[in-house]
Amino acid sequence: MTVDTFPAWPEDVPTHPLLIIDYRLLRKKDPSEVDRLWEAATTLGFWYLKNHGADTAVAEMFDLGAAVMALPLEEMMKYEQGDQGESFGYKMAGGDVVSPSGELDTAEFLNPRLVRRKTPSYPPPVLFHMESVVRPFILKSLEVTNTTIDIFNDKLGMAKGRLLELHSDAEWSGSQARIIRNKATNSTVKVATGSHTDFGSLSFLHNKQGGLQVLPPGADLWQYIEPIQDHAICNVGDALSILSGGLLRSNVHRVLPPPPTQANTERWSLVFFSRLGDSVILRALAEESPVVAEIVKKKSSGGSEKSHPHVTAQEWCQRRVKNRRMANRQATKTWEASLGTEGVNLF
Ligand SMILES: O=C(O)CCC(=O)C(=O)O
Ligand SMILES: [Fe+2]
Repeated sequence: MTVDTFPAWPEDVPTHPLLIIDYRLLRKKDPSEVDRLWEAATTLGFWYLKNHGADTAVAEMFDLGAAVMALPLEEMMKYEQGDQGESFGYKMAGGDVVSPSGELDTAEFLNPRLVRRKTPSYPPPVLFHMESVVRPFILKSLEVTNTTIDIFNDKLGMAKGRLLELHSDAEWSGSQARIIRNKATNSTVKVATGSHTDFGSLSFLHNKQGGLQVLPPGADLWQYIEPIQDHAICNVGDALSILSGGLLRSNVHRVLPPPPTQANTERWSLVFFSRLGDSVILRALAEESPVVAEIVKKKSSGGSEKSHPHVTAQEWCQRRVKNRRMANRQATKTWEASLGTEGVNLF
């Protein structure tokens, strides 16, 4: 069963409130909305976004997801992502681990981007709807994420348009859409997608059912994010966190099955991940931002190795994807190697 209307939210589950940011005001660079965005992005790093204008494109992507995932598994496996850190194409449920002890995930992913994979390409419904469905969703998502990133650029006091240059489509990047299905289950506690931080710059997420949880800084209890109709959930990823010297927060999160009032429903979600150009080096941009320079100076110990990974955005994403793959698992070693900025005090 898919869920078309928003199911009731249980009263007795721990739920984390988020600021609601109005995208119409962000587009106008409304000063007080820009300040509220900055507050959200530098505290938990998650916020709701309303009036983003992507609703039709989102609904069409969900329909496409349903058409693709109705194909037999062996058909979808022809488009599998592989185990080398590539994340375009299909990933079956159970392809990743969710914990150091190697429990398996339950999430199926179909990750398209506009540029075709060489071989194998994408399942026929995706190719057929690439221009009419995938492209409008990606272009709309890019407009939203680029507008937001440009606001961060100005808040960091960087040269006009500099952060967007690092996200330029003049080079390849890991930016991509992800359609996610978790089959219906009686369990409300079995981890579907393990604890992680997002790899890239900004995630633009569309949830119908709950299940997404965050572990806020200093908390020891995971808390749900309640989906709200027509409100996207946005969050900062590791790349922007590292570039900003840890000022922008990439918070750890995970996915459980839908909570009790929504149990036993097939869970669908959709994300657009905005990521840096493949060759951009991950390091704090102290020479380009007086705000970051100040942070680096204050904590002159310089942070840990993880705060200055000095690897490219492409290497960062590939390492993280590859080391969550069940096929590559080596006891807890690969889990450790899959981590991002979790628990790291960047400076
Ligand atoms: O399905 C969700 O709600 C979140 C998925 C997620 O965190 C991810 O794909 O990175
Ligand atoms: Fe995520």
